Amino acid sequence: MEDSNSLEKLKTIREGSAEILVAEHVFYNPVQEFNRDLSISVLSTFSRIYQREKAETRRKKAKEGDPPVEQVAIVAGEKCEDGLRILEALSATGLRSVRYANEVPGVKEIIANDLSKSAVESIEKNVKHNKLEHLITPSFNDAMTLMYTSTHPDKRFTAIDLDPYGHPTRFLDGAVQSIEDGGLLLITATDMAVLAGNSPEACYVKYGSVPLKTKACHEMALRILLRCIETTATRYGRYMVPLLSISADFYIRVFVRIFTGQYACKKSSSKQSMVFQCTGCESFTLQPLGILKPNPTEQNPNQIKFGTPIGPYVSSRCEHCNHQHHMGGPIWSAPLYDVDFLKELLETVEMKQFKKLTTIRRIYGTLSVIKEELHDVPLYYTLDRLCGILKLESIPMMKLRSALLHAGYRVSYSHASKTSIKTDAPVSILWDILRFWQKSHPVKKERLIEGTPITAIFAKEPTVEYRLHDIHPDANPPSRKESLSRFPENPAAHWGPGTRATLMVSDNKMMKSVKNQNKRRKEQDIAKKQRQSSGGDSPERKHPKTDQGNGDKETEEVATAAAVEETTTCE
Ligand SMILES: C[S@@+](CC[C@H](N)C(=O)[O-])C[C@H]1O[C@@H](n2cnc3c(N)ncnc32)[C@H](O)[C@@H]1O
Ligand SMILES: [Zn+2]
Repeated sequence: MEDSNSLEKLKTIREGSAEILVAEHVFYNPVQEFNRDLSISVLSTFSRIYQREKAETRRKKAKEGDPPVEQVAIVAGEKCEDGLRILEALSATGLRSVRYANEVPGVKEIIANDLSKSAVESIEKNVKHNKLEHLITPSFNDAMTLMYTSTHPDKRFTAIDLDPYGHPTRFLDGAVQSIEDGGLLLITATDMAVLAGNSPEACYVKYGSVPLKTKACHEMALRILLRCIETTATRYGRYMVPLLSISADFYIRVFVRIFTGQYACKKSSSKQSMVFQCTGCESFTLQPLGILKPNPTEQNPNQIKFGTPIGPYVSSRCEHCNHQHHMGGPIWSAPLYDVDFLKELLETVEMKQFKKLTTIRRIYGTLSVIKEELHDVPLYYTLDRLCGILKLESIPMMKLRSALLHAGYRVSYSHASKTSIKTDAPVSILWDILRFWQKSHPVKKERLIEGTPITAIFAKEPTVEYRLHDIHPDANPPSRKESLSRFPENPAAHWGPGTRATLMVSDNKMMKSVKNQNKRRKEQDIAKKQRQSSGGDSPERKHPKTDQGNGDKETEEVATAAAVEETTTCE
């Protein structure tokens, strides 16, 4: 795959349609290929929708008397005068821009920007090398300055890609002002440790929300980022519609449209919630910041009134285990996806030209799980954690899902965790099902210590007999039946977000990283065998932990992100 060009100290890397030359000091992370492949799929779908919406506007204008403008076919790699103006604000090698230019149909222009001189030299080389001067303009500027000088409606972009080191929040203010009405923001955050609750104070400083240490931390991270984008936009009379929100590996990535509309902005507080989480049994409760009440009038039967919720929605002690609550948030509590967009995106990735993407199996699997997710149910529990809290022998997922479905509730996985249980059943039903399971799989008597959640929860009898053993036809969702690639596989070498210092392509560093990673893997295998022979696996740790070590301790960020990931990788 990679030849080195020692004279210029450049490496040649091929990814998708692009062949790029990477200098020693310019950032390139091969692990992010999934991110780039997915972004190409999303942009291609968005481009089709954008063209359709333009055609509709033209049709309306033609009805009003303006002459119709002829519609032209859109072809990837060719300039489309009526197409997308894309800003890749933090471009590094220009790889993403080169791939967007080659692989996304309907592009008018791409501005590939970076603040680093060597990065811009690299972008210029790569644009020439890929013969894309007609589509890509390299730009040497601070992303913020560039966006602030592009806020005039004539200068705005149709799509802005923000793929920073760590958190993207400092770029959001410029992005929401320099995006066209209906334009698309593609935003990555890699500071997962912060978003997932390792330092709530740091998360509040960056994102304006307090995270909770929860098994649903990856979805909570998405919702914190989305809420931050929304509140940045509403300051300018604009609001956000999420098309797709993904938690993958060590990062999150959201694709949102930004629209202008004062009235829609007023609904914003009703799409955000505080989250109460019990410090004992981890049951959570969401409380919205605003509520919408129907207020029909003769002139407008659909009129609504904006109200303030009466709370708190929880008592000072948890109703299930009598412990106190932590309060986190606010988070975005409206859907993470747009159902119509998701449907169209799935059609896109089934097209012939998308089958060539290296990560297409994973894209298709992830999108299929997302399609099955309960979009109106924020956050989730995990099976291993629920059983861990009650020190119970693990209940098989299909049995738990069947019990919920037979009892009349809906249930799905979340793409963010293999053991997730997203359900519209109140958590009291989950505890009740586990009480019923406990009857045939009793907890050891010595576990029932006074004052613990186990004792409080098992103090009650199950209210009904749940149909655990009668597997419901919908218990096994199609994505699982078809054995799609639903969740990320075990991390590869030099897995992690990388930083300025660590992911400048350097063979020595990578080789050392791989060597150390292999060494650690061997050590972990030996330790695992020893644990197994002494029967030491706890019920919560039934499955082996995946090795997310990054070898030579490349960055603190990688290590902490791995620590966060570890909390959700045990099945
Ligand atoms: C994570 S890398 C981008 C990787 C790239 N999007 C890709 O897919 O390969 C972040 C880049 O942002 C650039 N950068 C950091 N701060 C910036 C700023 N204020 N304005 C423009 N570029 C900036 C860095 O020089 C670096 O090249
Ligand atoms: Zn509790």
